[in-house]
Amino acid sequence: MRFDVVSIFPEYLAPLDLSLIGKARTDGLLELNVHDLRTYTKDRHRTVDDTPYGGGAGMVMKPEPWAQALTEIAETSPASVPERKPTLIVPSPAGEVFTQKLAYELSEEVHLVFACGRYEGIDERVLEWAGEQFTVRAVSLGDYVLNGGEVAVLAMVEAIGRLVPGVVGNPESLIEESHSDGLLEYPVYTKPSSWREREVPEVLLSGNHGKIAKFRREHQLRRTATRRPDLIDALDVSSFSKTERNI
Ligand SMILES: COc1ccc2nc(C(=O)O)sc2c1
Repeated sequence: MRFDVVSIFPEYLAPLDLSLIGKARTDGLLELNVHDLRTYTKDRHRTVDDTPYGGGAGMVMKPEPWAQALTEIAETSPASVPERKPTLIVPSPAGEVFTQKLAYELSEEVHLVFACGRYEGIDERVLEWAGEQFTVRAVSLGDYVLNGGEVAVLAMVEAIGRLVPGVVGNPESLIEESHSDGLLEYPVYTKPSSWREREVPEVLLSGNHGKIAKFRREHQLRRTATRRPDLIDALDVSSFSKTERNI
């Protein structure tokens, strides 16, 4: 999978050189190109923003540098073929909320392009114009506001990239993590079995895989019901045992 990110702060994306995503890039499983939006300006001051029509606080990102940057990326896209377009993701507080389900959906794409807004956002006409060359999606990390799109892109590239086959060493670790089955993950423990007078739950030392699986499932349900009752409402409980329904 290829990622392209356009930002006025390209150095913000440096953490994607590290760890799993960095290794996947070295191994050729992922490609990541970071572009400085100011490269696509034409004036001496490399201007990327201006005052908002209609008044109001702050500045708005000018449309033309974005059009220049996105056109160059689309022209080299492996997804720019008949019947297919690359996906342009615009992080925005006004976007659909990013979820593990969306991460899985996007991990199937060949080419994802991220446009990192700053100031009060990007001129809306860019998103309309980009629809000719891209499938455009405004996406938010959640119900809070950042100062720009870069932090959201770091989170999304990691969440999506790790789902690409081969990036995570043991694909089984993707199966039992939070949100993979609609539930939060169970609590985990390691040595020592006794730590500051706190013991690891005895069942986890029993070697009884059936009982261990039951313990873990019950704790997933209990944790989800306590911390994210909204996820419980979205579950298909018809597959739950009588005991599980009463947790
Ligand atoms: C101007 O660009 C922004 C500003 C805030 C913001 N907040 C996001 C979020 O996902 O919370 S994405 C994003 C982009």
